[in-house]
Amino acid sequence: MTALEPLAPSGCGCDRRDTAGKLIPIDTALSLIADRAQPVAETETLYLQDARGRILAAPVVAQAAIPPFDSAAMDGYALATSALSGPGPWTLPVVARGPAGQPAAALSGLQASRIFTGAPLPAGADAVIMQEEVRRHAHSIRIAQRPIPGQNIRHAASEMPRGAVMLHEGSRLGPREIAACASAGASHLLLRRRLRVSLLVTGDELRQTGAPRDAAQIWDVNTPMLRTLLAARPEVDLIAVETGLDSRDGLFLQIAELAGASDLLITTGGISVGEEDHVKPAILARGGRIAFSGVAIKPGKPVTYGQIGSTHWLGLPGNPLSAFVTWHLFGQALLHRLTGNHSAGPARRHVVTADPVRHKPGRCEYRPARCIGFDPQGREVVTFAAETHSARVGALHAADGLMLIPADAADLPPGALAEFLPFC
Ligand SMILES: Nc1nc2c(c(=O)[nH]1)N[C@H]1C(S)=C(S)[C@@H](COP(=O)(O)OP(=O)(O)OC[C@H]3O[C@@H](n4cnc5c(N)ncnc54)[C@H](O)[C@@H]3O)O[C@H]1N2
Ligand code: MOO
Repeated sequence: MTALEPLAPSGCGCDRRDTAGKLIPIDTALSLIADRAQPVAETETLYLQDARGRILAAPVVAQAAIPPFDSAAMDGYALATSALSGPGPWTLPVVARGPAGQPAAALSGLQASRIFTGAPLPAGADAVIMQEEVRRHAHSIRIAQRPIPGQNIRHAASEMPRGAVMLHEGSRLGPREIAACASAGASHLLLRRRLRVSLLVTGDELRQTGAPRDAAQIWDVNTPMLRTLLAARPEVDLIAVETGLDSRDGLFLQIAELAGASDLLITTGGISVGEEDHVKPAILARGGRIAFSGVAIKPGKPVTYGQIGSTHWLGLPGNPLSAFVTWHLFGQALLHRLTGNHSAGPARRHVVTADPVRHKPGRCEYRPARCIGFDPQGREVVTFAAETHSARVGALHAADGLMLIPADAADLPPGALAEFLPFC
């Protein structure tokens, strides 16, 4: 680790060295979440078409073999290769016609059946010859090349036998998983019930956009931002969105009410060290237990996690970029645990920096970054702001993900390799 002189302070002034020692590493914080958060036990059964974005509480198994019968993979003619004796060409009478969705009449000996893609293979046939490869006469076909047994046939159970597991418990049902369920013949799915989540955004200085604002007041960014992030998750039932004033007693009552109704309470603001930061005292007064408070991360250092009875509480910092980043790192991890979601999130990947990185060793930094192309080796290149400002989200929309600057990294030149966590 390189010791550097302090650089110019960033937007929130949170880079003070004397605080770094109390902070825990990100991985420790994630382990504490993983240890304490268990999936909600209750389940519900929904129709496949209503299950988008939900989490499977039981595996989905194939109701029948996939595919269920031998069928044609091409439009053409079904025949028995064993009936083609001697050298070709061969002429075969076309004795039947088999469209998809209809049972096929059996063939015997030197006979062919007109067949269409997806139609059942007639008994007695073992190959399908594409129509482009035959000469069709009125009631017969002439073929010059001997077809190979099994040619252009989709064999029954070639993808999966009946009863095989198509999707495991814990899968999140996106379009590809829904497609898999449909091909397994699943009409009803056993799902984890939706997670009841409440959002409490604190700060006397906040006003909703559209409302009158005094000189010392600012627009509330966290409410619309987090509401949108949560509303995009079908596994979440956002049961309450409230704003709270900076008073311990007021917050105590709000927290008591929201925690009583929720599996997860998310707060923003009021968790730092000033005497105006009332969220932690209110949580503790309500009998809450704090698992961690303060992570060696920038932005988002004061992020806090604990429990109030059986309700989980995630305290995000007030600064909007800090709230966004900590939601991505800790909120999503918590949501995964509580909903029993075992699906892998967006995979981290390596990218190359387009710009120099200024970084003071001490805390891991997650800096919004945008993919701008590829270098001559085909590696993805990202650009980013010179500094992270916790209060600024104006440029966040242009980012594709968060670039990780490791805690012990000093300044890095352009062209350095960095980890990148895409938003989706
Ligand atoms: N003496 C210290 N002061 C601070 C420290 C510290 O270690 N020692 N940490 C700083 C860091 S880092 C952060 S991050 C903030 C976090 O503080 P809180 O989580 O208690 O948040 P607030 O004080 O309530 O607000 C911080 C900042 O963000 C603005 N804010 C709050 N909510 C919203 C919202 N919904 N929309 C838009 N902006 C919001 C608020 O006005 C403040 O400017 O603490 C530092 N202080
Ligand atoms: O303002 Mo701070 O950077 O920890 O989120």
